Amino acid sequence: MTRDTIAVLGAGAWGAALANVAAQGRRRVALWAHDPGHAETLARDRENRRHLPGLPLAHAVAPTSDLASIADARVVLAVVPAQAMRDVARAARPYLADGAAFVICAKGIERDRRHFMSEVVAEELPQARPAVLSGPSFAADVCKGLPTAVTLAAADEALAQRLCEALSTKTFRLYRSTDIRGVEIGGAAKNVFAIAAGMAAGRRLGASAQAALIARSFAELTRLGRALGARSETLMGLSGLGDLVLTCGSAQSRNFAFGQALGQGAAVQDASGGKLTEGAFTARVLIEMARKEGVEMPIAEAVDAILSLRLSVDAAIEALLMRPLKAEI
Ligand SMILES: NC(=O)c1ccc[n+]([C@@H]2O[C@H](COP(=O)([O-])OP(=O)(O)OC[C@H]3O[C@@H](n4cnc5c(N)ncnc54)[C@H](O)[C@@H]3O)[C@@H](O)[C@H]2O)c1
Ligand SMILES: O=P(O)(O)OC[C@H](O)CO
Repeated sequence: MTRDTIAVLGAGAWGAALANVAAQGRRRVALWAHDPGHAETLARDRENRRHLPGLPLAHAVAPTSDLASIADARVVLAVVPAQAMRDVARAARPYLADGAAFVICAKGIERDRRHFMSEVVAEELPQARPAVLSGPSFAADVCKGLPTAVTLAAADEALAQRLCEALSTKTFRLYRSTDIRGVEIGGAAKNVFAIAAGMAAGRRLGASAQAALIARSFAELTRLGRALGARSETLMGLSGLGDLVLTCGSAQSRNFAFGQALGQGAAVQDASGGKLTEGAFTARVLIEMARKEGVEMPIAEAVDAILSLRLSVDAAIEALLMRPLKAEI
């Protein structure tokens, strides 16, 4: 499978970066954009100037807005925003080959139906073999060829191994897993916690508070993950702890930067600066899932309360600090 044809759905920062990865050693990688104008601009500029300025598309990457371009792909990388995954998967259904691997690269949970991305894909693409790719990885770092390691999970370990071989390069290293649910929970939840970490940075709470916030966020992730059947080693691995540490520790993260702007006083509707902040879509559904499982997630609850305008940043910090003292679990 290592030289199988690969297509990429979604031509934003991460789609362009993964298309460049897939282009190594391949003659053609279709990069599908839902907006024909965006596909034309990419084809003309050979660069995603909005999302990845200064980082050219590899020669083999072929931008297109024609979904039929995925028909010959044995591996399709789905790199659209989580809330768009159902529509894109449904539109891809007539074109996706039977048995093709459909690798979910979005990090989020469907808000309306409370479905994980793998559930969305199972419903919309019955002919696909779903997989999930997630872990600490900024698109710009990957495009620059900086060393990066992520997890790729598929229910069938042989498929996971073959996908790892197909997608790994010298600087982009994939570790296989069969814990799809564990990998997708980590990717979705870390975006919510990164908003909280950004707020703490924006309020200048100090490095000690940042570390405490990451550790307590990990405790919340672990509690929810276990309740939903995730494995401990997944939660402690690249797609769990690894991505949490990256995203909660860098203003390069859009979710962190969004939280930082909120912490500095920006209004919720202005704080993202027009950038995709998946955590803002995931916060509510994450806590709804947690409540259903009887799992306490005070940091995620605080993020949701702030985004829903029920609590100010300072009131949320105060409430978290005033929680009753308890055992460290
Ligand atoms: N950027 C990163 O470093 C990175 C890394 C790992 C994972 N991810 C994940 O990848 C996913 C995509 O993020 P991104 O960074 O590429 O975002 P982005 O904002 O750079 O690009 C998103 C792309 O999706 C397109 N899009 C928007 N609505 C759409 C729809 N309804 N149908 C089809 N396409 C649509 C946009 O036009 C845009 O090209 C997110 O879930 C994100 O969490 C991003
Ligand atoms: O910019 P963010 O916050 O969407 O994070 C990007 C990646 O998910 C980091 O692993």
